[in-house]
Amino acid sequence: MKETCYCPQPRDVPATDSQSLDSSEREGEAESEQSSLFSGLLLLLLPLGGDGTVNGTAAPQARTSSVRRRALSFENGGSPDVHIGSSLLSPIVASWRRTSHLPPPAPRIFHPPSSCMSAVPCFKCQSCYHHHLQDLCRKQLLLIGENHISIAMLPVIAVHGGAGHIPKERAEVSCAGVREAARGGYSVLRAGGSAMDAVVEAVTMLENNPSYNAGRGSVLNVKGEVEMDAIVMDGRTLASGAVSAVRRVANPVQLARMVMDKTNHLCLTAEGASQFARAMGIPEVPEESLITDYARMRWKKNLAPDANPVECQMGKMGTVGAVAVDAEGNIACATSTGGMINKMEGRVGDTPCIGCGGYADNKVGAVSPTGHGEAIMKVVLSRLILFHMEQGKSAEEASDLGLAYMKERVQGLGGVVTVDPKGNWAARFSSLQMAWAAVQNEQLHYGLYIGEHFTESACEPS
Ligand SMILES: NC(=O)C[C@H](N)C(=O)O
Repeated sequence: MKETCYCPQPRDVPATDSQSLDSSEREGEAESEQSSLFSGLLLLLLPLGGDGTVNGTAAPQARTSSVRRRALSFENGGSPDVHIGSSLLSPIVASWRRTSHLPPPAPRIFHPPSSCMSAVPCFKCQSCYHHHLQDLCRKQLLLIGENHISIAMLPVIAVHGGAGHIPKERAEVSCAGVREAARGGYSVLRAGGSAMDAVVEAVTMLENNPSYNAGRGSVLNVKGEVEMDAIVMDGRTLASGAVSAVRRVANPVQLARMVMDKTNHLCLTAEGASQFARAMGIPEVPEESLITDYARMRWKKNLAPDANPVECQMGKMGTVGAVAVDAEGNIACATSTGGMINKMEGRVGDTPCIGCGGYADNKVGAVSPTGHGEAIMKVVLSRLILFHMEQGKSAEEASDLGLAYMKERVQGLGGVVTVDPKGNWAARFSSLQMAWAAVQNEQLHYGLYIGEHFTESACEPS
């Protein structure tokens, strides 16, 4: 599949950049050149966190891919014109040009849609000189005169493809799918889409991918049928929508969103959910189209009298989910699953239950979990993690605390992706593996095993 790329061409010297501008931008640049008083070149030594970490997780420097020099500009000479060139190990060089006493114009994205850099107004104080710049995952606040420049953490998306033990032969596809979905969701965010649009896009991509236990690829119930659960939640309004034990829809996450958008209810189940899908014009798909040979093989295997479906599931789970914060600071989550292998007909797991299979609140953050649904429900895992964040824990600490509690209290294993309103994110799991990926500041992060964290440019299709 062709991936959208927002990479700019490398831009080393701002003054020579005019060839890459469109005509209106060239005019603006020319005016700006005429009226400008170049007030100095400021060298900023910006350490990448004293401990060399990114998001609190050890960054695999060796695997970090090429870093581009990037530039960002504003619409006329009265606004700051900031150029950043950086690498993970080298200092940031920023040239700062202020050319008039006029109030600053609204910042805009420079070079859309080809720029990897963007600027958004300060979301605390829309009228001040603060501008949030996107670059590699740096959180430092740069102070330049009375102008504050902070490195934006938004937008961000993190996705998972299920916690468990992924067999070697499936590891590569599992990782590729979450990377692609994270990029897909991030493209929505980069184009100005909402966090809700982004998580639904990412989860839809994973539902359409037969490598996961959601949509096509769902595990089968004891009768060999597909019954799926999904949830979405909007952190701005706390609106939520879910479907449980729904059959013959390709994308339960989209149906869950319709429950949120078009009904006064939070969850529709089984035949009622199917009727609602029909009323909404969602085409019914043949059940066979959702069933893979792999799912059928595992179903048959677990019909054996000595089989242990829960243990088997712990071996190869593949529920999918996503959390995101958009450029406006709105947060959303989405989760979708086929449930547990050989579950009883009508079994409803954690996924469609608010607070268990997901929760999003602009004031705290969002979580999308995966794991043994009954265990997740017993500890209300998503809300438990957000509770820890309300108590001052970071996304990562809170995720670890929630997962550790679930393991200790009810012997449940699982994993989560978590974000906070500032864009700090975590992908944590107590199972052996969890395929996860996140995109922030044009960097794609991903991993599968505990402690694994690779980084590459989000603009480079893998
Ligand atoms: N794979 C999973 O994460 C299973 C899902 N949590 C459920 O119990 O329905």
